[in-house]
Amino acid sequence: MQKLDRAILVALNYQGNYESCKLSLDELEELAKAVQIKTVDKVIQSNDKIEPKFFIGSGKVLEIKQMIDILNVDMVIFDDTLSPAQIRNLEEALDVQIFDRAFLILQIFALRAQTKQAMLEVALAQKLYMLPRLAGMGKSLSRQGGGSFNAKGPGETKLETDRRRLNMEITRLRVSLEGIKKERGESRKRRFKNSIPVVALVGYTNAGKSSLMNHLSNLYGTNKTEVFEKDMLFATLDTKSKRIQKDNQPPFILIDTVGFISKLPPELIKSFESTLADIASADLILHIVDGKNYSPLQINFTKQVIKDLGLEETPRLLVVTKKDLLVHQPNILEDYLLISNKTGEGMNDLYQAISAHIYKDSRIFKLLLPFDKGSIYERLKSDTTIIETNYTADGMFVKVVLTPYLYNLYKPYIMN
Ligand SMILES: Nc1nc2c(ncn2[C@@H]2O[C@H](COP(=O)(O)OP(=O)(O)OP(=O)(O)O)[C@@H](O)[C@H]2O)c(=O)[nH]1
Ligand SMILES: [Mg+2]
Repeated sequence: MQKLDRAILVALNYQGNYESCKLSLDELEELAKAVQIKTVDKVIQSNDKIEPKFFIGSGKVLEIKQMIDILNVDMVIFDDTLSPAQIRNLEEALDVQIFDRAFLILQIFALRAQTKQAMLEVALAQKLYMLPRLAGMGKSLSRQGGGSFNAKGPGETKLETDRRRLNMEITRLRVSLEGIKKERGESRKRRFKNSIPVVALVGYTNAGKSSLMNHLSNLYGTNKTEVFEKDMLFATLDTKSKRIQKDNQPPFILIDTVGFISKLPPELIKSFESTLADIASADLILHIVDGKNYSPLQINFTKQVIKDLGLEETPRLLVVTKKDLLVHQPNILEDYLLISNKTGEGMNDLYQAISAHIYKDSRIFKLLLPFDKGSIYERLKSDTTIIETNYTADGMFVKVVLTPYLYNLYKPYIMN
């Protein structure tokens, strides 16, 4: 069996919130596990300021140095983003590889990326992350697959060449991504024109977004192929969309998106902009929360990202998953729907709530369908609720409820 790298995790409590530091370190341990790193100890230093040289205090650095020798440690991982100079100073003082949370997240994304777009986005994020750190990161670069970078810490000329090469790669990646974005932009526009309502699943990683997508599409989807769901961080990296339609109800498009995690590296948010832009087309956001493992911190973080994307006006429903695993009602201080993607509990209420949003701007219309348009009548029957049908010499008079989308679809037959 391959020997796992052994790490000490370090957090600085500079905002006087020890509990949240502790939770964040637990999350960091999960991130480390995802890239085959074993956590052997965790250290929290409480200090009211960030020390410029080492990020933590120099006394703490000495303490960690001793731990490294005793515990046979390969690397130290910080829960916050370090400056290039801090990485260099820490490497020198501790003589092991130094990483930060952003670096781990980038590594996981690189492992998980499947589609061409996700791979390019992650590669771009990694290069953007490395660029300002070229001078700082010596041995720590080797784990990034930067094998061709000088592991002993580059000299000036080497540094210049590396920097130029990195810049060229960044440009190349941006150009390739532009091409893909153009294609995707087209299909988004097409969808907009049809204006089928869009419902987006948004939330912290591992909350159960993909599972919900699978559950709903199994019940009401036209395409029942399952999306990938798994108990791991960042199972989903690409937006996937599915058409969902229950009989006699208007259809909508459900989209599954990449999960969030606090302190998401800004390089990643930037690179995933086009993926996240899919959320912008949503008429309704389902904010998914893991009922088994949630914290106000996580819930607020997702809200903040939604706000940062400029989408705080988009209607939103809070949906708490994993009801089947819960003994107590979750203690969340706002309205939410509780569901289980395993047993289907609460799914009906959720569907009703989604419908209510989609039906929000509906009105009753009278349609006249000529007798030779029997197929349209059949389609109408499956798209919405028919209130009344009258047969006359001119054709069928049908009274129905139409959403704006259906209104557009059946416009030629509308009488009022
Ligand atoms: N028992 C139970 N497990 C669930 C439920 N919903 C999701 N899970 C499990 O939780 C894990 C994560 O689910 P996913 O659907 O992959 O989570 P996600 O939100 O898509 O995660 P990312 O793609 O990483 O953002 C999987 O192991 C699911 O089987 C639920 O309602 N009950
Ligand atoms: Mg997922």
